[in-house]
Parts: sequence; C-alpha cells; structure tokens
Amino acid sequence: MQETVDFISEFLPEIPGVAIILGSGLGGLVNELEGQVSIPYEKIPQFPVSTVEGHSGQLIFGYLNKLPVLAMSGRFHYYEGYSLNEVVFPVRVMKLLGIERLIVTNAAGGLNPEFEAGDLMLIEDIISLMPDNPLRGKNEDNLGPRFPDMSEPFDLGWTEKAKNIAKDMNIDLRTGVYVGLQGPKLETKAEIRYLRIIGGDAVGMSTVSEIIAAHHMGMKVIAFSVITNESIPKVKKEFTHQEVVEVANRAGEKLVRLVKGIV
Ligand SMILES: O=P(O)(O)O[C@H]1O[C@H](CO)[C@@H](O)[C@H]1O
Ligand code: HPA
Repeated sequence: MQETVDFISEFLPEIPGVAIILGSGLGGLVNELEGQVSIPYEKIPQFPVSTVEGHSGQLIFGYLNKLPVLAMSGRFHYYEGYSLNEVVFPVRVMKLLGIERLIVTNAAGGLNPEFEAGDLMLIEDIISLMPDNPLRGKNEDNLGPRFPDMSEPFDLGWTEKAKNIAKDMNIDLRTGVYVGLQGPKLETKAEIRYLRIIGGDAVGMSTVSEIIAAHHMGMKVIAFSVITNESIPKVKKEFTHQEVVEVANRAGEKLVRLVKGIV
C-alpha cells in the first residue's frame, strides 16, 4: 500500500478533501472536475484494473466547486475475480493518502416497490451478503480495530446535510437499505422476495465492502444508489447492463448536481 500511496502522491497537487467512487455509468461527474490530473489504473503499482463496461479505470484528481477531490472512475467487483481485499485496496490507499471523507455511488436494482428507474437513493444502511469480508485475515492495527462497530456505518451529520441539500435543490431523494450480493448473475424472483423480506430497498454487486473497509479506518462515509431498474419489472423484460449504464448516465445528472452541492 505504501508503494501505491507514494506513487499517487507524486501526482497530487494537494491532499484531496473527499474521495468519490463512481458507480456503473456515473463517470459523468468527471466532466465537472477542473484542473484534472488523471492516472490510469494500469500505471499504478499494485492497483487492480477495471474490466466492466461503464467503469473507465482511472484515478482523477480535480477541483469540484474549488475543493480538491479524488475520483475513482471505475471500481472493482468481487465477481471480476478479485478478492475483497483487492476490491477495497483503493479505499485503503485513499485513507493513507490522507483523505478523510468518502462518497460512494452505485447503480442498483430497486427492491422497494415504490422505487422507479431513475430514482436516487441515499443509503442509510447496508446488508452484506458477500461470501467474504474485506477484514478477514490478520488485522492491520494501524488501519483500524479487529472488531469494528458497524451500528452507524455512515456519518449521520453528513447524511442529514445531504438530505437538506437535496431538498434545497429540489432533488427527490429516497432513502433505504442497500444489499450487496456477489453477482454477476442477477437475482431470481424468489431471491428478490427474500431480499425484500430481510429489509432491502436496493440491490447491487458492489459498495458494501468499500463501506466496511472505510468505516474500519474511521473515514466519514456517505453513499448513494441510482436505481437503474426494478428488480422485478412491472412489464416483463430482460435485464441488460447496457440499460443500467444508460439509465445511470441519464439519472446520474441529478446525482452529479447533488454530489457537487455536498462537496
Ligand atoms: O455497483 P456498480 O459498480 O455501480 O455496478 C452495478 O452495475 C452492474 C450490473 O449492471 C454491477 O456491477 C452492479 O454492482
Ligand atoms: N441487481 C443487482 N445488481 C444490479 C442491479 C440489479 O437489479 N441493477 C444494477 N446493478
């Protein structure tokens, strides 16, 4: 990690105040960054590389409303074959770079029957149904405790502010619980019923491990889902990642405005 941190530090004009992970199709935020410095993942020592469409695969430093931020344009998923330790590696690097705040975004299927494609959801809690945990193995005590409390994974002050900012901007912000599954297969109807029963409002294949790792290190975290599809469509149609990326691109415009406001 130190090798990676030293490498990235060389490119950063200053320490970013906030790191932002951009989900599928949400790369549009990058267009808002001024004074950009981008580093392709394949140039960064020890860094994994992105293999999913809609995830461009670069770290981008830039100024959002004059505040220095570091955006991960492209994240890593367990289903790509990475271990959860590899999936959260960039989050750990961000903390070691001195970044204290993290905004996580994703594209997700709506479980809550009131949600529609294009809705924006503030993630208030998570359920990790990943087959592993990024904290498994010897604990690095300099990162965080062996048994981190997870009763409040998100920074409450920050989430309250986000809700108020959304209201001021006339952005309809849903709230709910995000369930993280390993993917890459989509859910069966019976699995969807199960996920709803256990309290899920949105489902995806990312995010939960990043939040666990960030919270373990004491980062202040906030997270949003763009609901890109109903997990059981009212009108029968097949799931396509293409549609996820398209809807996220369109609805992502709202999220970009909101993130800008929050930053
Ligand atoms: O969670 P992000 O990276 O936004 O991507 C979501 O979109 C992909 C499925 O279309 C899956 O990777 C799912 O997790
Ligand atoms: N299920 C799982 N992951 C997803 C979905 C979904 O319906 N939509 C976008 N990512």
